Amino acid sequence: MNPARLVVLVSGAGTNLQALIDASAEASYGAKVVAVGADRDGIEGLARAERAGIPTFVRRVGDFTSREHWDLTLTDTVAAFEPDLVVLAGFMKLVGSPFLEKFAGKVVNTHPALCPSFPGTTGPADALAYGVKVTGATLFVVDEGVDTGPIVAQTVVPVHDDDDVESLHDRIKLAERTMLVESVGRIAREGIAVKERRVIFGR
Ligand SMILES: Nc1nc2c(c(=O)[nH]1)N[C@@H](CN(C=O)c1ccc(C(=O)N[C@@H](CCC(=O)O)C(=O)O)cc1)CN2
Ligand SMILES: NCC(=O)N[C@@H]1O[C@H](COP(=O)([O-])[O-])[C@@H](O)[C@H]1O
Repeated sequence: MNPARLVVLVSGAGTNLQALIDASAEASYGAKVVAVGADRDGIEGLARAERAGIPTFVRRVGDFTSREHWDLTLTDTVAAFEPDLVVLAGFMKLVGSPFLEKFAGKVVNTHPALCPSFPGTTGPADALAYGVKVTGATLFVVDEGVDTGPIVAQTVVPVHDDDDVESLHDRIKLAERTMLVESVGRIAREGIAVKERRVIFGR
């Protein structure tokens, strides 16, 4: 069976992307990264893709006359790579209705907190400020809300007394990478179904 085609969208360092690229070197993983897109230039995530020989593209909101036009263009650009799954891996833009309609049920996002707690762009900082003793990462099927989609997988890490945002996010990212690679591989090999809010592996 052909490997599932992954398009990965990034905005930053791309360590999660790198984990997916590394995993897909094994044919048994069942998925390969066919393109990497970003909402900004000059990021390490794009450089990682280029070093791996993976096609890249950048679509910056500021270059478009409206957010909807950006969303439509992003949708068309991703669609041209015929993805089986779109992975938002540190992608710091909300995707809109055209994108979600085109790739219905085929877009997942990894978030550095235990959803439904601490949605948005500052999950580790918000968890630290709240004083929780455990936090983690969540992989979910993206919907129209912000970090509200049906949950595929979660991983838990402790919060240490001497943590700052960076040390906590670093610990989350280690666990997050493992969760992401395992879960994306399973989605590629087994598929997923969403029943009400519950995500079940298998077609
Ligand atoms: N429709 C959805 N799109 C995305 C989701 C989602 O749940 N539904 N998850 C995000 C990732 N995310 C955090 O998990 C997130 C990213 C960005 C924003 C946001 O408000 N972004 C601003 C711009 C901020 C910037 O450019 O730095 C924006 O989109 O205008 C909130 C949450 C991936 N997309
Ligand atoms: N709201 C989205 C968000 O906070 N995403 C987070 O950004 C980091 C990206 O790291 P990476 O670029 O090294 O993969 C990851 O921890 C991801 O969960």
